[in-house]
Amino acid sequence: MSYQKEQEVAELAVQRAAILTKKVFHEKAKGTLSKNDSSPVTIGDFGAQALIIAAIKSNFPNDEVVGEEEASSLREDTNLRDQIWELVKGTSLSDSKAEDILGGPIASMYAMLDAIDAGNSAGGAKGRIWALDPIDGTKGFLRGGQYAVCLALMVDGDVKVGVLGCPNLPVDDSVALTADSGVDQTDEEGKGVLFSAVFGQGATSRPLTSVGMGERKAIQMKSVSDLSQATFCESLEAGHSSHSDQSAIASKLGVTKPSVRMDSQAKYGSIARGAGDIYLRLPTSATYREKIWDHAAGDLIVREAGGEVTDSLGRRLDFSKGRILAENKGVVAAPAAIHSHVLSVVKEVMEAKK
Ligand SMILES: Nc1ncnc2c1ncn2[C@@H]1O[C@H](COP(=O)(O)O)[C@@H](O)[C@H]1OP(=O)(O)O
Ligand SMILES: [Mg+2]
Ligand SMILES: [Mg+2]
Ligand SMILES: [Mg+2]
Repeated sequence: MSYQKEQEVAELAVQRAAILTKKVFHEKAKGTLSKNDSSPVTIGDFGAQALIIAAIKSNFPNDEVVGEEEASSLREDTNLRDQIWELVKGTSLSDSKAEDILGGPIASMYAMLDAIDAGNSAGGAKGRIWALDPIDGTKGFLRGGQYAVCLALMVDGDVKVGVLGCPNLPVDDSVALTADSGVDQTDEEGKGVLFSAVFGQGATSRPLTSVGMGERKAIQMKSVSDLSQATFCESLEAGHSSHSDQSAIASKLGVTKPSVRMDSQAKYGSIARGAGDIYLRLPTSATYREKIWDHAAGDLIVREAGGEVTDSLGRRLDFSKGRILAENKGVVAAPAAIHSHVLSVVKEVMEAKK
């Protein structure tokens, strides 16, 4: 399968949702709520989920969606609901043909709430299921840092299409990550990139604002001949991955540069285009299980750009186990040529802790 239509819809849907998230990013009041697990959610997360699911359902009505958010709190909080509806109503692609492909505007506020709730698939190993994180890195989004709009299509448990919209990364693939890439990205000049991949067809990037295939460029991971010069990325939030384990691994690998700390799957996109080299995510808790929407698009984009992605024990990420990566612990993403070396050092450091 070429998945051409799926890729087109996914790219345009992510692009449209990013118009909405950018509006919210520049507003002081982001309509933030705290979820049951005490993580934040904003009007941007809800609005982006509604727009993306509406576009998927308009094109592929029988497909299921595993989306991070759900609308129960909005059905009670009419003020917040109205704010989101205003945003969603006012967001469209400027190219009317592209907007038509997405099915045009959502019909009503109730249709918007239903679209958000249609992200309730249990996931699994059968059929066509989309994994959606409307804003990945909500904490980064609130801080003025990196975040990503993430969408992937899985067929029978395997990721076939992956799209990441990163409004605060440079458009230019050749801009290397620096220590401040993950912080204070409120200046929009030259920013906004869309990464995209289809299984077996390679990975690409293009400006998040352009419509169509014109400015699409193939991306590749950088080949790393000298680990001392490698750039490794990790979460900015110390609660999301173990900075101490990651620093022990990096120093054993001979990495000399300080890590680049940034929120969201922007890390996967950055290493896929060679702006960085390695992404390490070692667990901070024995019980946390990663969510499929936090990894599906990034996993495919990195693998299609010449990388390898496994967990800390060397197992491929298994997206067929439901809404979470039930059979995986942590993430190790690196160029294929050095992945097994990186993994052996990860295992050594983790063994030594026992
Ligand atoms: N204890 C944890 N370990 C790993 N990831 C976590 C943990 N708690 C939350 N997350 C998730 O990490 C993702 C962000 O990763 P990063 O740090 O790379 O930006 C978020 O989607 C967040 O989920 P949530 O949406 O529940 O906040
Ligand atoms: Mg996330
Ligand atoms: Mg999210
Ligand atoms: Mg969240």
